[in-house]
Amino acid sequence: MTGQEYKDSLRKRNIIVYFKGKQIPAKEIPNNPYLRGHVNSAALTYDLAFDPTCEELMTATSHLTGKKINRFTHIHQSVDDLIKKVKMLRMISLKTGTCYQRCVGFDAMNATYGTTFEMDQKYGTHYHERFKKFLEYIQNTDFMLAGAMTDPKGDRSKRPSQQSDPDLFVHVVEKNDKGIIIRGAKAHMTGMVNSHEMLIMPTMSLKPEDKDYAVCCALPVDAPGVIHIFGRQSNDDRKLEGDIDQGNAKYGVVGGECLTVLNNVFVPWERVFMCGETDFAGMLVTRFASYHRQNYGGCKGGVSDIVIGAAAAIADMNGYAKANHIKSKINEMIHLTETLYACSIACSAEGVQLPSGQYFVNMLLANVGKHNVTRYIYEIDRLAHDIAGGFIATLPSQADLESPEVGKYVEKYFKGVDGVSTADRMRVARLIEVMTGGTALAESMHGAGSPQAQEVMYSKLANLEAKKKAALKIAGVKVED
Ligand SMILES: Cc1cc2nc3c(=O)[nH]c(=O)nc-3n(C[C@H](O)[C@H](O)[C@H](O)COP(=O)(O)OP(=O)(O)OC[C@H]3O[C@@H](n4cnc5c(N)ncnc54)[C@H](O)[C@@H]3O)c2cc1C
Repeated sequence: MTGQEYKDSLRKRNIIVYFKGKQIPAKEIPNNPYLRGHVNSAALTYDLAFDPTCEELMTATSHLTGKKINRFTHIHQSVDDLIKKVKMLRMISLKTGTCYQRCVGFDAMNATYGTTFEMDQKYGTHYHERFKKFLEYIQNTDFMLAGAMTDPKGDRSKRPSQQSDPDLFVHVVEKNDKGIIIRGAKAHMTGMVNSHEMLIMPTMSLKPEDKDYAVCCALPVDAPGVIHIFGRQSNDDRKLEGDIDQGNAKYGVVGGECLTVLNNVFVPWERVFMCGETDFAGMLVTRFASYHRQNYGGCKGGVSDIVIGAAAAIADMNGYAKANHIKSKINEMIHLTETLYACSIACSAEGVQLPSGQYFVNMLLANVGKHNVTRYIYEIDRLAHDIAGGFIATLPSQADLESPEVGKYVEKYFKGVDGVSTADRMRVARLIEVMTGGTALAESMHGAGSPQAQEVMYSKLANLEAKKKAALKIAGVKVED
């Protein structure tokens, strides 16, 4: 699909979306002021696939059909595919300055592909063949798929089956000869309201008593019983006002997340890819998380490029770009950004082949990379705040700039160096404000899992015993090989 075809296809859905207590009709979603930035951003992943200069990164050849497909629907067939994914993400972020949402479904498909293969090997089930059919459908339609892992989770000290409300994790409430019925909700769903399908996965490793919660399945975002409640963002009502005030008026901030409620939703068996196999829930979660953590040095690398560019531009506009401390701070931002990118490239270059034949990232490096994101983005953004000055927090509105009464004062007193308009200086300040503010920062912390989730993984994978042995040997302490 082209971006326009994608937008048109969104209007045809019967999706139920609520925002601020009111329903947004499906046909209005691509133009709704609160949603259109996220839709524009996702639409670019479609348009760029037709751009000859981006084609190599944006497209791939389907291993199922041999057809040319959008890379966001591809199963990685080589280390080169893994590296191209990261490069593609950085390239798109450099054009949008924000999330374009399609990586979540991409990672969910790659995780489900390999896990269903290994599940079938152990249990003689037919999940993998079913999943391949679903994948072919996604590749042929070029539909956007939301990756739905995170459950609301209620009391975090309790397992799914121990919760006082059983719906706090998505679970199977009924099975019949046609399929299953599921109930619960998925939280923080990136791009869900502008997707066509969702792929549901369990949120954590499960024990046998959590059998009903071991469910992986695909369903349309407008299946009967599905309701989406779109989330608020910092300063979102500015979307009803001038484009300067929005900072990134075309593409918005972060991915546009929602709570997706699944109220006794029927899923036919051909779309069920796990049902009760608790011992494979952990594999699915780990694979998805690692593929997803691989992304962050790519997408956040590109987003940080824009923050660096904006900080450097504001320093020019304010007349202190040549100061040594400013240059040094910009260099520090570059250093941190490339460190994030390096981890994503490294975990891809160290990728391995799975029994299914697909390629998978180096989990240790992917988790270390995402852990860096939970810290370095805050540091990059802190430096951007330092460089930009206090006016990113105190600037009047575009309406004041354009006011017949006070516009002349805003124009005069918010001016920087000669030759730069106040309006342009305000635009860059607002871009820095939105890209480094509340919603954007929290995404770097929690998207793809909070820091502890990564620490648990890399502490297990780092092989501390081997390091101890190596150190003892060098120190001359006798140790067994
Ligand atoms: C912008 C954004 C987009 C997202 N997009 C998606 C998406 O598209 N798909 C998707 O599936 N998910 C998505 N997520 C969800 C994301 O993966 C979760 O936010 C993340 O896993 C953290 O879960 P939580 O938000 O429920 O926080 P919590 O789990 O409540 O974590 C908060 C803190 O509590 C700690 N904690 C939690 N449980 C325990 C425990 N049992 N014991 C000790 N400490 C604990 C955590 O380590 C953390 O420090 C998105 C999140 C954000 C912010």
